[in-house]
Parts: sequence; C-alpha cells; structure tokens
Amino acid sequence: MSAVPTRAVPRVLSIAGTDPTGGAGIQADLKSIAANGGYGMAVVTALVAQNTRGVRSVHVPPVTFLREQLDAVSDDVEIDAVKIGMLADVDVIGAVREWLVRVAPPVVVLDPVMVATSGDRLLRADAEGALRELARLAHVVTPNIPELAILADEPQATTWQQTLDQAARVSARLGVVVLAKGGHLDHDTAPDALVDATGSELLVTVYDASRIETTNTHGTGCSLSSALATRLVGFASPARAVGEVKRWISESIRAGGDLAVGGGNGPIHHFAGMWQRAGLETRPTADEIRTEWWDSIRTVREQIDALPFVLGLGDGTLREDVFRGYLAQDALYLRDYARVLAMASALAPTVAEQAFWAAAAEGSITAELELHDSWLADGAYDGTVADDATTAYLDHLLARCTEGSYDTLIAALLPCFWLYQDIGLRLLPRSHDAHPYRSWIETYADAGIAEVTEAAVEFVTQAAARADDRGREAMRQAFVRSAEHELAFFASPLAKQT
Ligand SMILES: Nc1ncnc2c1ncn2[C@@H]1O[C@H](COP(=O)(O)OP(=O)(O)OP(=O)(O)O)[C@@H](O)[C@H]1O
Ligand SMILES: Cc1ncc(CO)c(N)n1
Repeated sequence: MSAVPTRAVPRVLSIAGTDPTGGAGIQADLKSIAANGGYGMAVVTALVAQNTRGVRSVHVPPVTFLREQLDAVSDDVEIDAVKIGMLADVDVIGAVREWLVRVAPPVVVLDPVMVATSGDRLLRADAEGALRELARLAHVVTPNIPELAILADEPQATTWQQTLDQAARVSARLGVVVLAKGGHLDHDTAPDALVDATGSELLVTVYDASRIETTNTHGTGCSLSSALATRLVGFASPARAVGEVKRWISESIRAGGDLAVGGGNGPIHHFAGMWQRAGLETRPTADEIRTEWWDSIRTVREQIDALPFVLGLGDGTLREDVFRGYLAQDALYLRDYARVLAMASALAPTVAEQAFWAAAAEGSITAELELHDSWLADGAYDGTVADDATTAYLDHLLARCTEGSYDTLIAALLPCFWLYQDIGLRLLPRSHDAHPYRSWIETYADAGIAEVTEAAVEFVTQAAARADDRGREAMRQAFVRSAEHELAFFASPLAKQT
C-alpha cells in the first residue's frame, strides 16, 4: 500500500499510562499511531515514574480529572479508533467504561496491561475481574499468554495449541476478537494469532514470526495495540490490518538496537522503516523552485542583456548579416532541439506532458521553416555548419537524452523557453513598425509563447518538487548549464566578427 493513505487520516485516541523514557505507554502509542498513518491523541490514566529498567512509582490522578480529559476529547473531536492500555485500578476502569458506553467509538482495541516487561504490576490485582468485563466493550483485545489466562479466568496455557483454544473461549465468552501473542512461550518463535469466535464459525489467522534476538522489547505490547487500532480504521479485514502491523513492528523491533536509550530493555524504533524508506528530507514547493532557479541564473541573464548582439537586436542597430548568421545557427539548433523535445515526449510520465513536449517539437520545426522562408530563403546561408556555441549547446542537450532521465532532460530544455520569452517581452516596448527585427521580437513576445513557457516552467518545477535532493540538484545544474549555453549562443555571432 502507499505510504500516505488516500483516505482521511484516522483520529486515534490512546487511553493509557505514561512512560517518561518514551518507549511504552502513551508516548509509544503516539509514535505508533503516527508511524501507522494516524493522528494521535492521548488521555492519561496514570503517571508512571519508569524507565527501561523498571517502574519506580505510579501516580493515579483523581478519576474526575480522567473523566474531564475523556470528555474534552470526545466533546470536540470525532474519534475513529480508541486504544486502551494501562488502567491502574477499578475506579479508572469504571470511568473509562462509562465513557465507552456513552461515546461508542467505532474501533476499540484493548491491551489488557497488567504487568510491565520488567515484571512490575500496572493493574491492581483486585481490578482483574473489572478489566475482564471491560473487554466485552472492545472489538479486539491483545493479551500475551499470562494476560489471556486472566481474561479467561483459567490457568495459564503452556503450549501454542492451548493458547489458541483459550483465545477461542475468551473470544466466544466476551464477544471480542482476540489477538493472542505467543511470544512468552519459547525462545525461537514469536507467533501471534487472530482468533474470532464471536460468529457462528471459528476464524483463526496465525502470524508466524521468528524471534528477533534483542533486548529492545520495552513497550512492544503498547505499540502493537495502538498501531492495530490505527490500521483497523483503514482496512476492511482485521486479518490484513494485523499483517501490516506485524511487518511494521518486526522492522521496528529489529532496528531498536540503533537507538541508545536506557540501560535496560530499550524501546523499539517506531520510525525506522519509515525514515529509511522516505528519508528526512524536506521538499521545496514548485513555486519556491521557480524563484530559486530564476535567481540562480540572474548573472547569466544580466550578461545576456549586456551583450552587444542583444542590445543591437533591441535598438535595431544590429547588422543584418550578423543577424542572418545568427538565424542560420538557430535553424541548425532548432532541428536537433526538436529531436530532444521529441525525446522528452517519449520519456514523459503523463499523457499531458507527452502531448506538451510533442507539440513543442512540432512548433520548433515550424519555427525553423519560417526562419528559412522569411530570412534565409535566398540560399546565402545554405551549407552553414554548426559553430562551437551551437555544437556545445546541442551536445549538452543530447547528453541529457543519453542519460535517459526525463527530469534532467526537461530541466535542460527549460531555458530555451524561459529566456527567449523573457527577452521577447522585455524588447517588445522597443519594437515599432519600422524596426528591422520586429518580427523576431514579436514572435517571442507573443501571448501563445507566454502560455507555452508557463506550462513548461510548471511541468519542470513540479517534477523538481517531486524529486529527491540529488535529483533536484541534477535538474538545477542541467538548467543552469543550458542558460549558460544560451548566453554563449547569443555572444557567438559578434564574437566571430571580431
Ligand atoms: N523478540 C521479538 N521478536 C519478534 N517479535 C517480537 C519480539 N518481542 C515481541 N515481539 C512481537 O511484538 C508484539 C508485542 O508482543 P509482546 O509479546 O511483546 O506483548 P506484551 O508482552 O504485551 O508486551 P509488553 O512487553 O509491552 O508487555 C507481538 O506481535 C510479538 O510477536
Ligand atoms: C504506562 C505503561 N503501559 C504499559 C506498559 C507495558 O509495557 C508500560 N511499561 N507502561
């Protein structure tokens, strides 16, 4: 599935205790919800002074305050899913129960937290019965083997088959789907099973996983249950949601060792896979790239404006043979430029872009023919060969074709649109009926050219905004290099005269 879901971002509330070291409880839940595509919210049931080595003390705020937190969220926010973790005691369970009945969130995942990984109690022993009853209000419970036994009110399972049987009894009795976690059974495997005995037939989906050799297992249960609550909103089938969550938690457990957090059982690395796949790069917008690239050729543009050739073109004092020599080079340029545009069309990822570059290719061949008809028809420039500036520019464009990257190729093509349109527009006020180069100026100052140039800038800067840092920099360099070739091309006709 795609990294960013197309559906709305699920709004997921964690009701749980805290872990100031960030590996378990609410802190782990918020990370897990985010890593699985949700918007995380949190209501604190208990403040726990704990770290990766163990629990030091627990402070349970008054239940009236817990109720106020719960209502503050549900009075304002539409909740798509709830994950319930540490509940501490009977009073807390009662307050959460009353709220759940009243608000009836569409997805409720209960992690029946009783004992921390470190062995410390997080639920008073006299609250186990109340937690069992609360499980009836959940859609999915995620017990490990000792917790499953308490939900079943039976002795602890000692084999995987006993675990599955017990999970089926809990599911039928409490009317809840059970994700049973077998990790506490032996040292080689960490199998889980989704057991649903709430309907007429028993549905069991087993997730086999080999055990990862690591001490970074603090908060795995919290992370699994909040990730599942998030994924259940997007998936029609709970079995698929669990599959996704298992893949995510395995990669996060595997990368836990990369974090240097604490000296006991360290946390898992909730974002390891995501960071690796997506990176931490920020991306500029297409508009920002437009400004930045235009600025980055400021000097080149100023040098073009100051060229005797361009000044003469503007005020009409340019010698006609120099202008015709320039057009003869331009005609040679346009033929190969059209081939490069056709290559951009061939590589284009969308039909809109394919059509755009193909039309531009056609347009530049037409322009070449018109130049010939209007200025070079007397044959005086027939047999002209490409000069150094023309050859160098075309070599640069053809080299980008050979590389085969659509992005760099269209970046290299852009100055030819953008600089000509800009020059045409700025020379236009100097054109008049008797101006010898009026037709040239008006060609490039034309509204149609402006439209085409805008589309080209848009396609190129959008592609640059989608590219990664390296790709974008390669594009910018191809763009700048072409702008420099435009400068050399405009400088060449008069350089040859001296
Ligand atoms: N070492 C491991 N290798 C592979 N998977 C693991 C490992 N440890 C935990 N898991 C997986 O992480 C998920 C959480 O299960 P776990 O057994 O840790 O629950 P828990 O005992 O409730 O957790 P907690 O330690 O937070 O109380 C399960 O899917 C389990 O298979
Ligand atoms: C707050 C809290 N909830 C759950 C666990 C279980 O890992 C923990 N250690 N701390």
